[in-house]
Amino acid sequence: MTMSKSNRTVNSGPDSPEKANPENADSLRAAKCVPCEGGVPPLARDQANELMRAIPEWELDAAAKRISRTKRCRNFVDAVALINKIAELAEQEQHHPDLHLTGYRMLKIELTTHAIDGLSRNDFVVAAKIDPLLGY
Ligand SMILES: C[C@H](O)[C@H](O)[C@H]1CNC2=NC(N)=NC(=O)C2=N1
Repeated sequence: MTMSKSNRTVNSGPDSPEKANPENADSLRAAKCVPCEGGVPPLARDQANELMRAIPEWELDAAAKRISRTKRCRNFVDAVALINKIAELAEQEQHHPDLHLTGYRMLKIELTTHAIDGLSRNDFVVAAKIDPLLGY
């Protein structure tokens, strides 16, 4: 059976400490966001890079504080419909992306955890759940 890139388990090698706790797109999609009001450290760059392997369509910014994905929609109405689907998901998860619709159909989705000025697992959970709405 072939495995899609996003379904591969996230490990860096036989001695990786992540081996015991592999994370992939399915495990992120099975998770629920945990309320975050600060008081916890943001993910370190290495931890963020490890989780990025589960959501290969997304980009990590240079400061390792945000992840983003851009989708060119068919037209303006489709872009607004997609925003509404993402809004519904964000409300269910109580974790909300920044959404930028420019050039009438280019939607940029950005995730960060405002409460900690950086990334948390919540950002990756929401990103993994957004992907199917975009046709991956
Ligand atoms: C308690 C609850 O988790 C917070 O108020 C949430 C709401 N949605 C949020 N969304 C994002 N992206 N970052 C946050 O820090 C955040 N805080």
